[in-house]
Amino acid sequence: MNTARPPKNKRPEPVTLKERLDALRNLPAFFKLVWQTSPWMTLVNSLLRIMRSATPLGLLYVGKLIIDQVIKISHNHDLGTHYLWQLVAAEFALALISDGLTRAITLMDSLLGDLFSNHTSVKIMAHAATLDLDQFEDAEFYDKLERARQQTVGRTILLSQVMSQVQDLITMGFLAVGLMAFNPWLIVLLLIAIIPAFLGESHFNDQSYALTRGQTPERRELDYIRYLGASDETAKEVKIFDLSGFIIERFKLLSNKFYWDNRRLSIQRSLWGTFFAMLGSIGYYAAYVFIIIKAVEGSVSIGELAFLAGSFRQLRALLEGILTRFTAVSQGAIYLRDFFEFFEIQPKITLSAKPLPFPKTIQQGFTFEDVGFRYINSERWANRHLSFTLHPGEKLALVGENGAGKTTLVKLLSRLYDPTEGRILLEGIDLKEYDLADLRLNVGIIFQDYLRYQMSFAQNIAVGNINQKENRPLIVNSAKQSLADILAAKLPGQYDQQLGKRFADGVELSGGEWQKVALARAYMRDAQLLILDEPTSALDARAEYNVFERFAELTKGKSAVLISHRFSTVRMADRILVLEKGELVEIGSHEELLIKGGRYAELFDLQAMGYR
Ligand SMILES: Nc1ncnc2c1ncn2[C@@H]1O[C@H](COP(=O)(O)OP(=O)(O)OP(=O)(O)O)[C@@H](O)[C@H]1O
Repeated sequence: MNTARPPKNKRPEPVTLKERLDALRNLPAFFKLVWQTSPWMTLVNSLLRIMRSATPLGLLYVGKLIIDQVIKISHNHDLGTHYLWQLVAAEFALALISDGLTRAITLMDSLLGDLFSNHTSVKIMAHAATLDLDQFEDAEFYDKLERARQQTVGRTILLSQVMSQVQDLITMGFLAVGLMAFNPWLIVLLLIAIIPAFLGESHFNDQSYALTRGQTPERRELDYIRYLGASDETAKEVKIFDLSGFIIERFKLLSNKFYWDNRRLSIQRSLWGTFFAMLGSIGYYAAYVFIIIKAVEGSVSIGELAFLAGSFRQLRALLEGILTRFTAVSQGAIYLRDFFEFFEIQPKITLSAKPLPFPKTIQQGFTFEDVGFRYINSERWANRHLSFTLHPGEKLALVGENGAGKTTLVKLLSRLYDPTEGRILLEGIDLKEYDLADLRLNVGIIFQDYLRYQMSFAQNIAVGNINQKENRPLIVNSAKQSLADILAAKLPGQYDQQLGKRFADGVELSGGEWQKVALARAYMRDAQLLILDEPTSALDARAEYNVFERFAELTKGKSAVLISHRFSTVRMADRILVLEKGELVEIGSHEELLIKGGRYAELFDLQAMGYR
C-alpha cells in the first residue's frame, strides 16, 4: 500500500493589486454564504451598523453646540443653563446608545462568526466526501484542502471586517459632508496624508500572502510533525525507535525558518508603517493649524473649531482604518478564492446520467477487459492487461508479492478508481453505467488498513452500514459471524464499550481483535460481492481457520475476492489469480496451479518449506 506523495515545494506566487481587486469578486458569493448561515442575524447586524455609523457625527455636532452655548453663557450670564443641560443630556444619551450598539454589533459578529465557521466546515466535509480517492492522494489537492480549512476560521474575521468597512464608509460620508461644507480642500489634504500609508500597507499584505501561500506544504509538514511528536497513535514507535530527538529537530528547523521569514517581513512592515504614520500626522496638523488660524481670524466659532478638528481627526482615523482594512479585506478575498477554488474541484469518477440499478442477483459476473491502471502522477502501471471474469458465486483469491497490484485491483472493482485503460463489465455492461451508491452498497470491502474508530464496539461494526447503526440485532449478528461476539462478551461495557485509548474509559484491543471487529463490518450489509484484503493477517492460525470456514459458509452463492499471503487461506478459494508486476500470470484452482508448476507452485513451495 502506498500513501500520498510528499508535498512539492512551490515558490511563493506574487500577488498583484489587480489580482486583489479581482479577488473582491468573491465577496458576493461570500455574503451569500453568510446569508445562508443565518439570514436574520445578517440583517440585524447590518441594521445595527447603519445606526451606529450616524452616532459620531451626532456626538461631534452636539459637542459643538455645547461649546458654543457655554461661551455664549460666559459672555452673557443672563442666559439660562436649561438649554445647555438639555444638550449635555442629549450627548450623554447618544454616547450610551453608541456604546450599546458597539457591544451589540460585537456580540452579533461573534455569534454569526461561530455559525459561519460551523456552516463552512460542514460544507467542506460534504464536498470532500464527493471527491475521489486519488484526489486525496495528490499533494496539491491537499494544500488546497488545507487552505480551505483555514478559511473557516479566518473568514469569520473577514465577515466583521467587511461589515465594519461598510459601516465606516457611511460614518465617513456623514463626517465628510460636514467638513466639505466648511472647506473641501481639507478632504484633499486628508487623502494626501493617507494614500502612501495605504499603498505601503497593501504592498506588505501582498508579500505576507505570498509568503503564507508558499509555506502551505511546509505548514502541512509542520502539522504532521506535531502529530508525530505528540499523539497516542504514534507514541509507541516514537519511543521504541527513540524518534523524539529526530522529530523535534525537524520541527525546530521548519518553525525557525517560518520565524525568520516572518520576522524579516514584520520588521520592514513596522519601519515603513512608522514613516507613513508620520506623514499622516503632518497632514493632520497642517489642517489643524489652518482651522486654528480661521478661528483666530474669527471666521469660525470655537464650537466649530472643536467640531472641525474633531471631524478631521475622526475622518483621518476612519480613512486610515478603511484603507488598511481594504488591503485586509482584499487579502481575505484572495484567501476566499482558495476557498471557492476548493469547491470547484470536481470528482473525476463521473456518474452515469441514467444510472442502472445494481442487479438483484449477478448472472454473468464481473469481467475485466484488458484493464490497466496508473496512479495519479505515477509513471508505473499498478495493473496492466488484466483480462478475466469473476463468476457469480465464485471465491477468487489474489496472490502476488508486495506491490504486485492486488489492492489496486479490488479498488478498481469497487470504483474507488476508474481504469486508465480497458473496461470492467458487470453483466456485460460497463461498471460506470451503474449507480455508484448502489454499487458501493453491493460491494463490501474490508481493507488491510481498515480504520480503528475511537468509538464504541457497536459503532465500530455499524460503520459497515451506517444506515443500520441503531439495528442492534444486525450488529450482534455481524459480530457473531466474524467471531467478534466472544470478544464483546468479555468487555466491561460489552457492545457499548468505548474502544481505543483516545477517550475516557476506552479499552485497547489487540491487532487480531481489532481485525475481528473490522471483519464484522463486512456482514453488516447484504453485499453480493465481498472483498477481504488481508483480513486475517493478524489472526492466529485457529482463528483464521474458523473465520474462513464461516466466511465460506456465510457467503454461499455470493462472489468473494480474498487477498492473502497465507496459502492455507488461499487454497480454500475456487480459483486463484496470480499477479506479478500488475499483470495476470496465472489463474486456476489450487490443484490446477500446483500441477502446472508455475509461479503459484513456486510461491506455495516456498511457504510450505518454511513450515517444515
Ligand atoms: N495511492 C497510490 N499512489 C501511487 N501509487 C500507489 C498507490 N497505491 C499503490 N501504489 C503503487 O501501486 C503498486 C501496486 O500496489 P498495491 O497496493 O495494489 O499492491 P499489493 O499487491 O496490494 O501489495 P501488498 O501485498 O503489499 O499489499 C505498487 O507499486 C505501489 O507502489
